[in-house]
Amino acid sequence: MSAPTQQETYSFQAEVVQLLDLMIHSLYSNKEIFLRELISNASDAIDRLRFAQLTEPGLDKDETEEELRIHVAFDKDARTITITDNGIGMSRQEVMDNIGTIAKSGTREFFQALTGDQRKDATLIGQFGVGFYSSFIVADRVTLTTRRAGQAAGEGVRWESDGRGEYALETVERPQRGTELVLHLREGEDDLLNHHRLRTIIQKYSDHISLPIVMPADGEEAGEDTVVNRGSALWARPKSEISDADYNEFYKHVAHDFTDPLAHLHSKMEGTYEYTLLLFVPATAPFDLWMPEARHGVKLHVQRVFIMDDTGQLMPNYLRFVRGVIDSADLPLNVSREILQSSRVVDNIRSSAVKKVLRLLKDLAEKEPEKYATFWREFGDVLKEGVPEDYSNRDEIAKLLRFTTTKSATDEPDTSLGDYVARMKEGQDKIYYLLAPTPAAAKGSPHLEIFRKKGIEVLLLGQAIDNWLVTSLPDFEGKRFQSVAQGVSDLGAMEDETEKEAGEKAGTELSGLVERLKKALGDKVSDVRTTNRLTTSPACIVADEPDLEMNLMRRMQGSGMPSRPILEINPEHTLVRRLDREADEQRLADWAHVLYNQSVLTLGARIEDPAEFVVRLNGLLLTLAEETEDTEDTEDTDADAEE
Ligand SMILES: Nc1ncnc2c1ncn2[C@@H]1O[C@H](COP(=O)(O)OP(=O)(O)OP(=O)(O)O)[C@@H](O)[C@H]1O
Repeated sequence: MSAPTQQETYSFQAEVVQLLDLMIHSLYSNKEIFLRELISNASDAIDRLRFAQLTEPGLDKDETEEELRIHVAFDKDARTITITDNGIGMSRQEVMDNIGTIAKSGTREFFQALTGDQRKDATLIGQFGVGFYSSFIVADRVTLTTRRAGQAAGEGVRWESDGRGEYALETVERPQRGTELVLHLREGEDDLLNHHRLRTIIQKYSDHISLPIVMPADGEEAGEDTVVNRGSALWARPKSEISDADYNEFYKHVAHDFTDPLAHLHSKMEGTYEYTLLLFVPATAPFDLWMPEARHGVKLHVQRVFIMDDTGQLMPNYLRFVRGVIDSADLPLNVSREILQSSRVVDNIRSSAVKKVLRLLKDLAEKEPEKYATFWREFGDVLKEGVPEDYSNRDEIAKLLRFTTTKSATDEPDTSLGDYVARMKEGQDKIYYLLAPTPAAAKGSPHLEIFRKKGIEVLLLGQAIDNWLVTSLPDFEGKRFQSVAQGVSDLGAMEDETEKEAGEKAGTELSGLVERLKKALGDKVSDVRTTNRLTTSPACIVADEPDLEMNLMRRMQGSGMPSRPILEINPEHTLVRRLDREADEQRLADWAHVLYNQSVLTLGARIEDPAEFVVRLNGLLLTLAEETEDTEDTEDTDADAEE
């Protein structure tokens, strides 16, 4: 047993001070949520104790008989509210690591995202999670006393702070395990020192907590405790008894979110395996969605006992945004991660849960398109990962994809593959797409010219994942995907005979020019050819047919070219016709490089030698200027002569 130590003072991490200040101001109008947050922490602590007791049966044995519960009391004279749990508690080190520090992924991004606008920031803070710190919304001093389960009574810890930058820490005697939090209320918060008020707040926000929340009987502090919530696991209750508000509050508890979810599914499965799913689709993406260590959001329970957070066994990576609970009746209570990885029960649950989530998204898309648009904005790029990742559900996922196309009114992805196929032109048998690093590069791309002219819709793909998406989705409803910037332009039945003949004729006519351009460009291109894909531009670059990798990632960073670029020229273009008549090989070479580099730029890629490009371009402009001057001089002379 260690003796009580002297009080030591520590500083909060700088971000905590900033967060506290922001939180107190932004969340004050919603101050009662402090109780929800603290009860949620207490409930998590009890869940963790239960699990620890499964793996360490001797843990705090003498207390295991005692009912696990959360206790909420107030003292009118002392002006305090006290929340006590008999959960796992914290060691001294855990207190230092958890309270007074923010050790979350996404912290930097969170602070960067703050705008100074109180309403917007309140939502961000909510998303980030306020947890313990919300106590300072109503309290100007907080005393936390705790003892970790399994540690001796003398290893209790007392933490105290006024939330202004420092906290005091000392080791104290604490016979009972778990955590007690005393909130010393700020001036003007006395309305909270009221049994009815606290009870109402608990019932509003924490009724779904599966543990009993008890309060001393009204009016007499020492009287008998009464349970003020329902105290049964929400997911185990019949659906008919659960309101939308109950679901929403439960979601906020499991997801540590502030905003209501977009949709939920609640389903009890009975058959070979027995399990319950209560899963939610959030309305906003968490900060760590794109971080390698991104949290998965489903909690595994076995017969209502919390076992562990999912690390990828229950939900695949591409559904990592789903939050909620899966409760199995078939797994052993002492199930380990290793058992989970090779469990038939888990495989079965996972596969049915994935199907149900995809079905939920499909329903949302069909019945509530506005909500689905929100979902897509927040999580669309994550869902796309499912196409290459989940072969067995690929077709279902493909139906959920949304794209911006040449027919979209805005840059918002509003078109499904089903919509695209339904709008296909007569004779069209492919789904055309263009990969471009930005919407502006996509819209201005020369590759779209013929498609615009013929009114054929093209998907505009601009995310890094899209490259991967179209190469792993060979077709949709039997229609193959075809890049508009790859291979020989082939509009199949949509091209009439006259156009085909004109194309062939142009190819023959310009074969000399094509050879001269090839020679001038050397190994910069793998080929030069005439095309019918252009209407207004003189030239463009396309990738060779087998060159599937038009590396969009690299083009987004301003580099990245097809590995075997082909220069295509527009036989109808005045510049091209003029070039065909160019006798000076040096000037032709300058034109060849200028056309080539222009085409590289319209791809959204970077040109190799910008200085040389500028010299060649200026040289050509100068020649043109001189030619114009000469013509003007001649005209002047002619005019003089006439006079
Ligand atoms: N009553 C408690 N008993 C034991 N540990 C606790 C308790 N309250 C908080 N903690 C510990 O402190 C950590 C930080 O708590 P805090 O409420 O700040 O954040 P959180 O619960 O992890 O997430 P969020 O901020 O999203 O609520 C918790 O993860 C937990 O480890």
